[in-house]
Amino acid sequence: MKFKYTVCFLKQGNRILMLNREKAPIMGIWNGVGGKIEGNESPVQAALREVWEETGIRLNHFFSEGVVEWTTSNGSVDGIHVFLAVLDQSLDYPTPIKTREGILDWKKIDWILDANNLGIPEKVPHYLPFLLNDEGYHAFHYKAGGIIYEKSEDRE
Ligand SMILES: Nc1nc2c([nH]c(=O)n2[C@H]2C[C@H](O)[C@@H](COP(=O)(O)OP(=O)(O)OP(=O)(O)O)O2)c(=O)[nH]1
Repeated sequence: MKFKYTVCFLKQGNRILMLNREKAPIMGIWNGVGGKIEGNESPVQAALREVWEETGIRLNHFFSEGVVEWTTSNGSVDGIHVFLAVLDQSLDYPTPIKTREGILDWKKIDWILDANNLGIPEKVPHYLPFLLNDEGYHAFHYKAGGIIYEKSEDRE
């Protein structure tokens, strides 16, 4: 199934480039960069474009990707396309940077995944470890209570 939004995590060593969001949805929260898929774009094309627009970083592929689905309160299924890229250590990208979308800054992976961190989207600590550990495509279904199951489902 194809959903409307992408989220991209750019990793360099033990840190990830995160965006403290200026706008709704999830205003004020630290998330990966991303946005709406436009026109006929594939999720990957949209993700590469959003990374370029929001960070100025040109990527040509992702290390891992996936889809995170959940059932909404009215019973329909919604979801987002998620991506992880590994940046070369030689890339020098000083932060913080204030942009129209919010504040970009490097955050330690341990900080992002800390169980006491209220500043990141609730699903991130559940799916990000899979993207970090395993190359390729992943599919997740998020259930209330906070568990994401990895499904053995092929990309459409
Ligand atoms: N709509 C929505 N977006 C979500 C959820 N969880 C989550 O990480 N996101 C991410 C996906 C996108 O990276 C971002 C929302 O997109 P956005 O506000 O940056 O993009 P937009 O296309 O509406 O705005 P723009 O890029 O055209 O300025 O939040 C969610 O539950 N709903």
